[in-house]
Amino acid sequence: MSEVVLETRDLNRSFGALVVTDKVNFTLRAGARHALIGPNGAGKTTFVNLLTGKLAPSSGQVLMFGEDITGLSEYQRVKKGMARTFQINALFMDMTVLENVALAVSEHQGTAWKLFKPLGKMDSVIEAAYAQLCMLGIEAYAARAVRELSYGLQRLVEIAIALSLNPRILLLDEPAAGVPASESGIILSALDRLDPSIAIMIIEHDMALVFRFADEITVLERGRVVAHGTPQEISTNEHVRSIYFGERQVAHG
Ligand SMILES: Nc1ncnc2c1ncn2[C@@H]1O[C@H](COP(=O)(O)OP(=O)(O)OP(=O)(O)O)[C@@H](O)[C@H]1O
Repeated sequence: MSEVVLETRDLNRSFGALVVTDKVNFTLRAGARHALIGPNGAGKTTFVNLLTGKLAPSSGQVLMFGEDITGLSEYQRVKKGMARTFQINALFMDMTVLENVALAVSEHQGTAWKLFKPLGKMDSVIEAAYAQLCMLGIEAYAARAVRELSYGLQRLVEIAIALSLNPRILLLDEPAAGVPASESGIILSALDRLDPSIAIMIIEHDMALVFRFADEITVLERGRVVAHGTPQEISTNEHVRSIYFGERQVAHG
């Protein structure tokens, strides 16, 4: 089995009396394509926030490459190779796609101030940013303002920005949220192109995308891991089926 790159041990988080993360033991391996699913309010985003250091746990540990990182800041975790995207679109809409990614590259390299120099002096940054666009297959949009892009393509620019941090672990929070069905194929084919050595955990409500992308699925319900297994195992798990059946009844009820 491949190396464990990210792990939680009995991770707990409460907000007042509400337990949102309940003794979660989770393992992400090098090169994984792992999906975290569960009904609304199950605690998925909270769990990602605990992994990235945006939130501190009430108790328990987070380990990265076997090292206890529970006390490290978000920034320190990024430096160690963890990157994430958010549910919320946070791009500079009037800048071009390439400029958005180049800014992230130069921030990561600690050379953001050099952006005030002529672009010719920034060849390595521009090249690195362009390489990320090529990796995702969106280089044709490099010179377009982000505002002009479809929402699905904007989500890919966010992924390019996360990739510019050269992560070994990539956490994607609902990359297809808000993306019309006609565009979800763009997201999937971009995800398929990602470096297979990067460990990826995706939170996603679109089950077609989850089952197409993931080879391992963890199911959260009320902050607890209630199932874990291959897509085949999860799709035939009675409890998981009941959670989703229940959720649909509520959603339509
Ligand atoms: N800062 C906070 N203070 C109090 N309660 C919170 C806070 N953040 C999250 N919660 C609560 O924790 C629970 C889990 O929320 P979370 O956003 O992690 O779930 P989720 O599975 O990501 O949901 P969704 O699929 O709807 O995004 C919810 O009941 C939410 O109201």
